[in-house]
Amino acid sequence: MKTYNDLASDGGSNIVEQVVSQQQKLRARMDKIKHKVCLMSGKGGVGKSSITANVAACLAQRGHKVGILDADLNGPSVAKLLGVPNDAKLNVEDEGVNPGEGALGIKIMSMDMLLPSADAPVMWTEDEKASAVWVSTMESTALQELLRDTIWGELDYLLIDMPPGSDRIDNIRDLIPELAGVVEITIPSPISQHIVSKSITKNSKLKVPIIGLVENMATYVCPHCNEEGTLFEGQNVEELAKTKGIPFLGRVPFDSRVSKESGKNKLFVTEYPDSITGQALGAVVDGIEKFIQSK
Ligand SMILES: Nc1ncnc2c1ncn2[C@@H]1O[C@H](COP(=O)(O)OP(=O)(O)OP(=O)(O)O)[C@@H](O)[C@H]1O
Repeated sequence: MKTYNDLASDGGSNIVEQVVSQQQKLRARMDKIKHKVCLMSGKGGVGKSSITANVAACLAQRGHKVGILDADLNGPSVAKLLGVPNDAKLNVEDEGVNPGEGALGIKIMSMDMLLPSADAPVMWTEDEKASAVWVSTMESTALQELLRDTIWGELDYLLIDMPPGSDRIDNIRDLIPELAGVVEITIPSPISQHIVSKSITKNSKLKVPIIGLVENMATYVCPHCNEEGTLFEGQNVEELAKTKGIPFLGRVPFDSRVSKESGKNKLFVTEYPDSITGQALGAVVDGIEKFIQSK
């Protein structure tokens, strides 16, 4: 197959130079970031963004420089979770766009910060006849631009909060071939495990390293007496990790304060690090760091 470089002439649009220059820019940006980690799940609503925000805060508290790319382009929430308002003034320079700064100095780039108002949806086009293929191409391009044009600077970790589903990982793998790995998240319910199992299989087929599986909302913890009870009936998630031959990163209980504590200066893990759920989140971060150090 021919590449752009093989084309004898491109009609004077300098497309070859443009593509090469954009690839070099992305590489230069990514080379300054030591570890890139995706947090994903085939299933929606299992706590990807909440876990991403709290893992980021925990890493930052351990002295790491951390950034988050909100790759959930159509349902962005991580900026809000870390206290970056949707009207945060993004400083644009020749070199690119400065990311927002959230709790604990975590750098954030999210579609939410590019929308005209807090309740504005992401609309890729006003053309109601636009094909799904075209919209998907727009999304891929936007993802590339958010990665490439954000002035991330030197980071220890870039966490990528993925959208529900398993399709965007193909994009990320092309853009960041040096990806350290993915953290898969499920809740105990059989339907969630069924879908996440497919996501794990896909990543294995694509040879995307899997850091491990997190069981979120594993139990319910009473904030008053710390008693743990069942929240979702389902099979043992640790068993799923074993069957798939991937590490199990732990069980994170449901704690109603997780949704309450988010904002510019506080997150659940910073406020309640010693709670059962806080310690479980810390253990997930231990697992991620152990995986990274073993590479
Ligand atoms: N361990 C937990 N304890 C209590 N609440 C939680 C926990 N994890 C997530 N939640 C809550 O569950 C809801 C869904 O979480 P979140 O938005 O993080 O999921 P998501 O997987 O990112 O969703 P989406 O698929 O829409 O991107 C939120 O209200 C969040 O506060």
